[in-house]
Amino acid sequence: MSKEILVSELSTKGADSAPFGILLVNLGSPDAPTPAGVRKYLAEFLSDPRVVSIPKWIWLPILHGIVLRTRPKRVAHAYATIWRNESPLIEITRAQAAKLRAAVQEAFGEYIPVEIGMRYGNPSLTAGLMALRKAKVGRVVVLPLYPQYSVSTTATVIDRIGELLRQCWHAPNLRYVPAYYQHPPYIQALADSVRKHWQQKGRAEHFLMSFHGLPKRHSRRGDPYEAQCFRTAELLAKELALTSDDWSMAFQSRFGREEWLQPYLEPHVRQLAAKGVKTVDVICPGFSADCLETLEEIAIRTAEVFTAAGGQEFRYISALNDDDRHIAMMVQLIQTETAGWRS
Ligand SMILES: C=CC1=C(C)c2cc3[nH]c(cc4nc(cc5[nH]c(cc1n2)c(C)c5CCC(=O)O)C(CCC(=O)O)=C4C)c(C)c3C=C
Ligand SMILES: [Fe+2]
Ligand SMILES: [Fe+2]
Repeated sequence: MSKEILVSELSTKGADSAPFGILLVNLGSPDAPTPAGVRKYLAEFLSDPRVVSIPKWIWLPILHGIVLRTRPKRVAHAYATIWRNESPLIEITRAQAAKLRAAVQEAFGEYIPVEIGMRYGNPSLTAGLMALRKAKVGRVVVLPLYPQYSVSTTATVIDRIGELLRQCWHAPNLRYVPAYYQHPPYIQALADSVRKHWQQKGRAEHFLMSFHGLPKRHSRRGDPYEAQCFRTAELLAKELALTSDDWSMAFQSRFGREEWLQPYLEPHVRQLAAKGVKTVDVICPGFSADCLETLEEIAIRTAEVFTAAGGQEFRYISALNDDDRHIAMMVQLIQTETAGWRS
């Protein structure tokens, strides 16, 4: 599906039959849990200067000469341990879209098209926008499913959509739902899922919140992600009435050699075990859908780190995925963002 088709069709056939369409966006996954599938995905993802922000003439030889020769085999193996019919991230995003379709129809009293688009890989942002074009919407509300804003996630979605529409003679009217890291329904949905977990399994000795990391350099340059993660963590701890001894937060998934946001997850978990903590409940509030980074890195690998260091139970609390409260929160964000579009 070429960019040109998207551009010309969106330009000329924007007649409104629905008031607007919704594009749910997430990061994306490889098409297959194989070294070739992962190599293709990582080549696209890691060539994005919003993700790896060192000069291209330094980075591209490292990416093609080392990273894409060594990493795909190991990462394909990790994906294979969690793969379903497709990547969990894609499967869950489809489920979120299906439930959101029903929920917005109920909330707005009419059919509103909902499509998904992944920043890297498939189904692509182009495919999502094309599907909305077919539904003949001239207005699109984009919901990047990242609770905390980061240049390497939210901003690159905006970049890419701008790039796709650059040659449009009559671009659709676009709105972007802003980061919702402190939105009360988001915090309450997280708190509810924790309470449900406690009801079913009892309460662990320690409550840990793990967020995806970022180079510290990005934070120093002004990326608000770190501050927004801390705010989410504080609000969730407050909502759960935890004292400062009951909980902690850490950053996972460090990539490359430069300094990333701290505390790093693995040493943090070893320290907890060394202090005598035997049971931990862990949640990843920065992930709106379960994915490699939660199902494999947290629930499998970090759990092994904890038990190898003397801990007994490391219990992962699922992402909000297609939970009803999560979908209701999305409807509310969309209602706020599209207020002026509805008469
Ligand atoms: C939730 C927010 C995310 C931020 C912030 C983020 C920053 C970031 N990520 C990398 C490098 C990699 N991330 C990878 C996987 C991955 N990352 C996120 C989310 C954020 N990334 C998700 C949801 C996923 C999982 C995708 C899936 O298919 O399930 C990977 C790929 C896996 C691997 O090779 O380890 C890389 C690489 C950087 C460099 C970065 C900030 C600059
Ligand atoms: Fe990542
Ligand atoms: Fe990772």
